Amino acid sequence: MNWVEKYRPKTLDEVAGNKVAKEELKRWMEDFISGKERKPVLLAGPPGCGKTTMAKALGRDYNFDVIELNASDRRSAEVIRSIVGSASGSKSIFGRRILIVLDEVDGISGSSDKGGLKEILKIVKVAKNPLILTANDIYKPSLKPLRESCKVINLKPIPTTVIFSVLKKIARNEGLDIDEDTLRVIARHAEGDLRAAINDLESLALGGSLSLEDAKKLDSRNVEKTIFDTIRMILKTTHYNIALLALWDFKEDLETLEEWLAENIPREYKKMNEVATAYDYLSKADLFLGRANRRQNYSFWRYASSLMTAGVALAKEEKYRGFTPYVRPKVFNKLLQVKSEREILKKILSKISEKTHVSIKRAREDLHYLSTILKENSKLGAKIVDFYEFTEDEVEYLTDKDTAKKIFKILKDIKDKEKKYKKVEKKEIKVKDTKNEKVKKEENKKKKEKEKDKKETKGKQMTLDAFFQ
Ligand SMILES: Nc1ncnc2c1ncn2[C@@H]1O[C@H](COP(=O)(O)OP(=O)(O)OP(=O)(O)O)[C@@H](O)[C@H]1O
Repeated sequence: MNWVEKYRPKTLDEVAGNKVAKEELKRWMEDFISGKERKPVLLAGPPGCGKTTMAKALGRDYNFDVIELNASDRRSAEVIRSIVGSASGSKSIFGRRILIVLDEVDGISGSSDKGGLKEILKIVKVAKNPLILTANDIYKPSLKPLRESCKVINLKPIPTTVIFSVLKKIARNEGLDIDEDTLRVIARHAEGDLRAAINDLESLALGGSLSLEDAKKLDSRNVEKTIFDTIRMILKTTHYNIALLALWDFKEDLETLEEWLAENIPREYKKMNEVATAYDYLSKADLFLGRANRRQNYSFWRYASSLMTAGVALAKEEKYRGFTPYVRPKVFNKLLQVKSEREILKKILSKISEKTHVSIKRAREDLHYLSTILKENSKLGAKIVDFYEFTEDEVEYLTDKDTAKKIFKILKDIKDKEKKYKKVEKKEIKVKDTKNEKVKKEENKKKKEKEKDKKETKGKQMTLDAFFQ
């Protein structure tokens, strides 16, 4: 289970922050139970501050069965109507009362479609069950009637200090080796979105990078909305408008987005029919992209982008909550690999050409001989590798991983032996040198003594006795 779900508070007391709003919610529930209150609640607040969590925790605290529905799902209105209008007094099969939580009402269109805003409004007005609606932005003009029919409770973004203490608890519980400064950076970066903070902590832990530097890298995501944010927005939402918004401030081209979505749709969507529908929209988007480029008629881009964002987003029946580790499209990895392979080949050829004074073209022609020798005769191969000064990557390119390892092991043995031999040789030379020096010193000494004798005899008058001595 991902950490966002694992650490979702079960009771209202466990929900962090928004103390006043929590009290208001409790009062509303008690008034509803006692029959004093009839209006549904419209819980408004920024993403990840705990709107859905609070609504569910409230239900649990007061022993209600909670039914959570998504406002933009056309079937939700139907479900609510069947609950609200049922003869059983809207009790669940377990005999408990039902609290309905209708998520993200700001995502539904204002049209009079089945399940649209008007339909929801009708239900809100007659509902006898406690009903909690959630929204990020309740000040959209289309939501005015809904605002007027509900009791609005505003939630604030979670303060950084509160996010910090939640993260600290999670880190302790997960046994993470992370210091408080790093946790503070993650908390600050989340800007009041506790879900985002927990997700960030989990993704850093998954990547094994819990240093302050790694956490600081999160900040760079604020500078420019990354491709990850864009695909997250599309794959997580079930709202047409929010999905379209994903392209706002998007710096890459649509072809790039297409590759990223194609790679990540099955990572997010779990039902086969959803995956199939999402790919169907993506392929239609691809048709329009192709047409736009071929005919230079860029008005087709509009269709391509709508299919790619809203089409893919609405292909799922319900939102998948929690963290999904998105990945770079394999085709990009392949391109990177090809690029680095090309670089390696270039280096190999230039080394051969430099050492043997042949052209790059000629070096390329002879490459397969070289490759065969390296594969067939590792000892000779090691000498060749030494001569050309190839790196292990380059040898791996010419042969394979195992052969490259083998050749480099032989080469290391040769080098070690050479080093040893050189050391012995140096020692021998040193001994010889000291010997020679001793002999030289001895000779010098003798020479000096002789000269001294000569001088002494020269200055003196020689007697016959001395002469014959
Ligand atoms: N106030 C909070 N206290 C504790 N955990 C929270 C709180 N707010 C969010 N979380 C964590 O974030 C997760 C998501 O929260 P939730 O779905 O309630 O946010 P939301 O405000 O409804 O977001 P959205 O507007 O995107 O639907 C929870 O499962 C929980 O782990």
